[in-house]
Order: sequence, then structure tokens, then C-alpha cells
Amino acid sequence: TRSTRPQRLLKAVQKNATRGDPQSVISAIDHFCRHSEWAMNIGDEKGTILDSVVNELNPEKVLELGTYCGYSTVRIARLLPPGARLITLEFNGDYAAIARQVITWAGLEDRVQLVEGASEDWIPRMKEHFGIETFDLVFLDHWKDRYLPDTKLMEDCGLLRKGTVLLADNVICPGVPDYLQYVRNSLSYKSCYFKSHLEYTKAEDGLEKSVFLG
Ligand SMILES: O=C(NCCc1nnc(-c2ccc3[nH]cnc3c2)[nH]1)c1cc(-c2ccc(F)cc2)cc(O)c1O
Ligand SMILES: [Mg+2]
Repeated sequence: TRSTRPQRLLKAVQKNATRGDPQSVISAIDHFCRHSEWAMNIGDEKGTILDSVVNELNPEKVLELGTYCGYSTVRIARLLPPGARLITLEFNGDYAAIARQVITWAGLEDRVQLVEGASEDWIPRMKEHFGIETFDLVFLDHWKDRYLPDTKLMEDCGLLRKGTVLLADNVICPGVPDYLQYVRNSLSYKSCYFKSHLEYTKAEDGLEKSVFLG
């Protein structure tokens, strides 16, 4: 049967990127998505904004919601010091299988823990299962109707501390209006918008950076 787009994306990585070289994996995926098939990775333009937030924060503990093929996982993990940890949640088993291979190709498997399952099931288990008290950075890039309920769940589970940064993709396209309204109007967050474009297109999109004030 016909291969899937994530499978074709992985083939492009294995063909065009160098094992152990995260930048070549990022470039191979961006080239594939620009010249062969669009895919819902954060992409290079918004990815540069993600890089600057990670570099500014120097986080030890990062949570990513929505792995997909592992593009943003590689972007974040390549900037982390070896002792730091990135936990990434993926709901779809097929995406997870591809992402594991992309992350390993980049040579970053020792900093990344990919967990398969629903965010609402795993967020309450971060403490007892991973020994994580609070996160320094959370990157939200999963189902858009999950951003707000999962943010409230992370608050209730005590996973956010004064200064934790939430960085949300796609706040314009596909859009997360309920989440935006919440973080922009809540006294518990200091929020700002980074205008950009939907990956590999001219459509507007952007990232919302929200600092939890405790
Ligand atoms: O749907 C998206 N991303 C979500 C994938 C995912 N990968 N994993 C999950 C997960 C992970 C744990 C979960 N726990 C519970 N639900 C879960 C869902 N969700 C998405 C869509 C677009 C897009 C824009 C314009 C279009 F015309 C079509 C599409 C662009 C983007 O940048 C996206 O990120
Ligand atoms: Mg996205």
C-alpha cells in the first residue's frame, strides 16, 4: 500500500541528512516540506523564534505537547545542555514511530523521552512517572482544542512555577481563540505575540509566549 507522508519525510531525512547532525535533519525536513510535500512542522521561520526562546531560557526540563514527526523536538533538544530533558507527548502511534527514528537520526535520543498517549492522561502522571516537579518550558503544538484544557490541567497539577514559559504554535492558523483569550486576560500570565507565517506558506500565523506568574 502507498506510504504515508511521515514515512516519506523520514526517508528524506535518512537520504539527505547526516546521522548525528541535528541541523542537517532540520534542513532536510524543511527542504522536503518546501519542495516535495507540505507537512505540519513548525518550520524554519517560526522555528527561529522557537530557538530564540529556548536559548534565552536555557531550560533544564521541557515538555512538548504534539511530537508529530519530531521536527520541533530536534530543534529544541539540539539547544539543550546534555543534562537537560525534553519529554514529548504524541497521541498517534504512527507519528510516534516516525518521530523516534528522526530523533535518533539526529543523535538526540539521550535528551528526549517520547511518550505515546493522550496529554490529559499523561500530564497528571509527570511527577510520579518521570519525577518532574515543574517544567521550565512547555511547547504546545498538539490538537488545538487541547491547548486550553491542558494548560488548566498543568496549573491544577502544579507543573507550572513562577517563570515557567508556555510557547504555543498556531495561535492564528489553525487558531486557538479560547486559549489566546485565556492567557491574554488571566492575571496569572504575562503574554506576548510573535507574528510570523504558517510553515512553508505566506499565510499569517504566530507564536504566543506566556510567562506563568504563579
Ligand atoms: O494539527 C496540528 N498539529 C497537531 C498534530 C498533533 N500531533 N500530535 C498531536 C497530539 C498529541 C498529544 C495529544 N493528546 C491528546 N491529543 C493529542 C494530540 N497532535 C497542526 C495543524 C496545522 C495546519 C495548518 C493549516 C492547515 F490547513 C492544516 C493544518 C499546522 C500546525 O502547525 C499544526 O501543529
Ligand atoms: Mg504547529
